Amino acid sequence: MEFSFAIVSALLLFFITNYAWRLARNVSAAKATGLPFLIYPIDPSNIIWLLTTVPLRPWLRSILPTRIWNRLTLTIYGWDFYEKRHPFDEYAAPQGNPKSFLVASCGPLELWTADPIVATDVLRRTDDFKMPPLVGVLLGQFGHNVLTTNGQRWAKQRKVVASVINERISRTIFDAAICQTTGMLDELQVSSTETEVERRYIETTKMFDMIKRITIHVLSEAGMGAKTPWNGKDDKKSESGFKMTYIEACKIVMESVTGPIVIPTGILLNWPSWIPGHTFMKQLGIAKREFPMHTEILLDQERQRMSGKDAASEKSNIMSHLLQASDEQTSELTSLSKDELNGNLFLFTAAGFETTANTLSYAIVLLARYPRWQEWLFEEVDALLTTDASETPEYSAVFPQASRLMSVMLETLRLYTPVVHVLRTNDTIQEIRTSKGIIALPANSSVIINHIALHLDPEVWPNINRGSDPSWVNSNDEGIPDETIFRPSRWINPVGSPRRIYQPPKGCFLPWGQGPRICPGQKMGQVEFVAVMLKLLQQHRIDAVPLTGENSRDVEQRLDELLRNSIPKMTLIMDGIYNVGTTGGVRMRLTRRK
Ligand code: HEM
Repeated sequence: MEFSFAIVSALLLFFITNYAWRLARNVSAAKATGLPFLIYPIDPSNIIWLLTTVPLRPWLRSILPTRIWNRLTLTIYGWDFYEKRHPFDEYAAPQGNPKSFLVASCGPLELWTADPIVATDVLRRTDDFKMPPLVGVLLGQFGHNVLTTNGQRWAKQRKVVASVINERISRTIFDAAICQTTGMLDELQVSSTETEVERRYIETTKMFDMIKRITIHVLSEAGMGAKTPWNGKDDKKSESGFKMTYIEACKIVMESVTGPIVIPTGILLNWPSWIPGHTFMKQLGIAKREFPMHTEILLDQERQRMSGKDAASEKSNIMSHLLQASDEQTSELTSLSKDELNGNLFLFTAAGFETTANTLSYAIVLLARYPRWQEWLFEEVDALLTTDASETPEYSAVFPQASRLMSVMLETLRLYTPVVHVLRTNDTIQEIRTSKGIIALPANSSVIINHIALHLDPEVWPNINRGSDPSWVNSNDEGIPDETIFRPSRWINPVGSPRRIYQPPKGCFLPWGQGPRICPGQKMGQVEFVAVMLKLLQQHRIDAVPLTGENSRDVEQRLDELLRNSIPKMTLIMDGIYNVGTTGGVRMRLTRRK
């Protein structure tokens, strides 16, 4: 008994001393940088801290005194979305640098920054500031890929990946997105009630789930050549030997990349029925087992096509280009291995799925909240397309002209960027350029580039392109800082400018990151966004349906709350808009406008 007590006491003493030593070391390192810093006697990167504090956030906020909560919140994952610029103004500015501060805790030293000069310097130096290992654990499940690697291995893959995304892929994305959105509208039309037909509107709670479905179908077609019609008949039957279709496996796997995907397949398949979540875990197990098998079949089909008589046919998907690009290289140093090929095929869908779906969903909610911007968009949509639904828009004629639709995407990404921050780590001590001079960051620190704070910088964003505003802008927003308002016209430069769309200063607008690792799917996401919105607005306006007893002001407040209560998971997501079967969803109305 005494012996066990001694062991427990010794272990406890060891942990406390170790934590105290790490804290003291970080505080001294933070002081040496000359940057503002905050001290925390805990380790915010500890997995137990992460898993317990995130769900407890609302409760902790409600019980803790504001002064304590305002400090503690900075240790809870996702604070950047809720706190916006507050910590920079409240803690960093009084210490002499309003753009960056350090968190000196018992974990790694963290540099939180909304300084465009730091962002640009760090994101440019891919060898000095690396992608952290956790990304590999979550997104490297089906093979190494461009997001999970660093150094030479990343450079090789990046070169291949960049070479396969071209204008032909953009056209495929555009056509697929138009086709899928048409399918969605047709389905809604067919399922509408008699009253709805009479009143020329359709109501649904499934709109955001349908947006997700569009995204996964488009990515599967553009990525893997797995063309899936909207009505999903092909979705339903799985090939012999499989329990799920490719799309079903894809959906489940993609929705699990935030965590459960790390659980080994064998454990998932044998998940005990008495533990909550049994059905989902089993499904995930099947999806995880079958997803690479489907990929293998699609790859074989593509290889056969490439060596067969229809090899020269105009088939444009990322898989065919990746195979081609790999085959053209003879050296291992330049071509992709089998593991890398599979890893990147998975990544293209994973990286493009929620990011694009969420951007579309936020834009729809914002347009329903601020309907006058729809009127502004209709002017452009009607100039680009007739209201004849059977007309098929042409990518090269429509996309370059769709500057207002693009400005809605950019403004949505400025306020509700799916990737709220990017994280890099440094193995060795590194000098960094900041707006207040050069600092030396100790080895094994984390640099977190805070997109939310950058996108609200009052030195950058207020009152840009006021001349492009429709006449009604500003009538309701007096006293609210312009940078916090949804005002898409800030992106439209005056007629006659060399660029139609406003180009923010370097390091200030980072929804797609920046530097050598900038998102290679940027154009794909833009093309898909424009195509889906164009088709949705071609004949319809979008509103949120009032709940019983709600007036229009109540609806606005409900939508504000929906936006405010977003949750930063792997991407930023509105709570309760997807999976309507379990959440109830948000009822939206599409009204024929002509
Ligand atoms: C609105 C849509 C999108 C947003 C907001 C977005 C955002 C981002 C961001 C912020 C990064 C940089 C991450 C970092 O530096 O740590 C990134 C990287 C990446 N994205 Fe996207 N993305 C979008 C769409 C797509 C699509 C459609 C694809 C599919 C082709 C894609 C594929 C990738 C890949 C492969 C990387 C890793 C690049 C590298 O590390 O070299 N993304 N994305």
